[in-house]
Amino acid sequence: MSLPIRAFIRSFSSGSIQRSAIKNVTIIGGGLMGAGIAQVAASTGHNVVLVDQTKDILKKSHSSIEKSLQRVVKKQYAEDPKAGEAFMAKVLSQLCTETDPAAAVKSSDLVIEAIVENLEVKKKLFASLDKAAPKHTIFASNTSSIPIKEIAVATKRMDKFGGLHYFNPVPVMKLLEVIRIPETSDDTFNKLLAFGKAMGKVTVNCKDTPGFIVNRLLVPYMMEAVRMVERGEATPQDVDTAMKLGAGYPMGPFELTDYVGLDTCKFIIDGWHAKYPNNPLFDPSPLLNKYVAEGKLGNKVGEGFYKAKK
Ligand SMILES: CCCCCCCC(=O)CC(=O)SCCNC(=O)CCNC(=O)[C@H](O)C(C)(C)COP(=O)(O)OP(=O)(O)OC[C@H]1O[C@@H](n2cnc3c(N)ncnc32)[C@H](O)[C@@H]1OP(=O)(O)O
Ligand SMILES: NC(=O)C1=CN([C@@H]2O[C@H](COP(=O)(O)OP(=O)(O)OC[C@H]3O[C@@H](n4cnc5c(N)ncnc54)[C@H](O)[C@@H]3O)[C@@H](O)[C@H]2O)C=CC1
Repeated sequence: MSLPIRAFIRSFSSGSIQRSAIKNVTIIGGGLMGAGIAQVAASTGHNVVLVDQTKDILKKSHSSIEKSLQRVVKKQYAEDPKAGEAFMAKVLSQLCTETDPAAAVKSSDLVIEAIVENLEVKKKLFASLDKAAPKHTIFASNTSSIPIKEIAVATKRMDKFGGLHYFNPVPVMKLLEVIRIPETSDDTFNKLLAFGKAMGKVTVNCKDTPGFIVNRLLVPYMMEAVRMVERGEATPQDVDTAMKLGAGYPMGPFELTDYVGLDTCKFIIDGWHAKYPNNPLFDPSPLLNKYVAEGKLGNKVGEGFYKAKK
């Protein structure tokens, strides 16, 4: 059952959110998604280790988690700021950071990978985690577009492998796609579903098909918006206004591309184009490529199709 964010935090504080067998969670990648996943996992009573490549990156992840938590707490505890402070301190005490993935998975029940959208990099990571993690540890990838099985083959625990695909911003978006490959055991899949529910998410079961459910529809839509601008048919501003006011979307496709990250969008579309070269829905975009080459990666760097609001 879906919960608005306030009710969700309240239900966690009062202990009414469903518990799962998974208590210790390692999240690899402390960017946009990893930081959000870490925040919500810690907010729902899990012990979280967040891993990234350097201490500096992890400092930024920690500060973005604190900012997001402050937003949540400010509203949830408007009438009881002391309780809000206590909640925030408890959440932060359940979250630690680490730069060594092997050390971070030593007592982990579940590893969620949220690193760069690149198959070879993800496989290399999982192959090394497979050697370092205990036998019972479940592995999951938050990939947007790479088949889960292509990543899982890097390990010898395909029965304990699945996909957990979160949505940005993780503290707000209620959906979690839970993906199984043919090798995923029922026990693993049920544990992943229960974990998603314990995080307060509404889960949908997905097969390991390109883009699962949401991105199979969202990616062609966003790319067609970019192509519309390339053809000179409309400006990004007009497309965004049209889709917000005419279709009721909270963000237009260009605002959303900036929010997701243009580099991530490019990784996705390039990957699908290489795999399905004859599908025009997955054609790469010269405009997107140009922005990425110029370093305009979206809100995370301050500029994409738009300049980010301060
Ligand atoms: C071409 C390739 C494409 C590939 C795509 C791949 C990506 C993926 O694999 C999958 C994805 O994630 S796709 C992206 C999915 N996300 C969306 O569609 C977000 C759309 N935007 C929104 O929902 C709202 O603008 C949003 C919720 C973001 C902001 O809402 P508002 O505009 O109304 O702004 P606010 O009033 O500031 O926020 C509303 C409530 O949410 C709280 N909030 C927002 N951001 C937060 C954050 N980061 N942390 C904590 N709380 C946050 C905000 O405080 C407010 O709360 P309430 O006052 O209680 O409602
Ligand atoms: N941006 C979005 O809206 C969404 C992205 N995703 C997926 O989540 C994953 C991460 O995406 P974002 O968080 O947006 O990317 P991001 O670029 O914000 O963060 C990626 C992080 O991973 C770290 N990293 C890279 N290689 C690493 C390694 N070997 N070990 C440890 N850390 C490493 C980077 O330093 C960076 O901090 C991708 O697979 C993406 O497709 C899924 C849902 C939504």
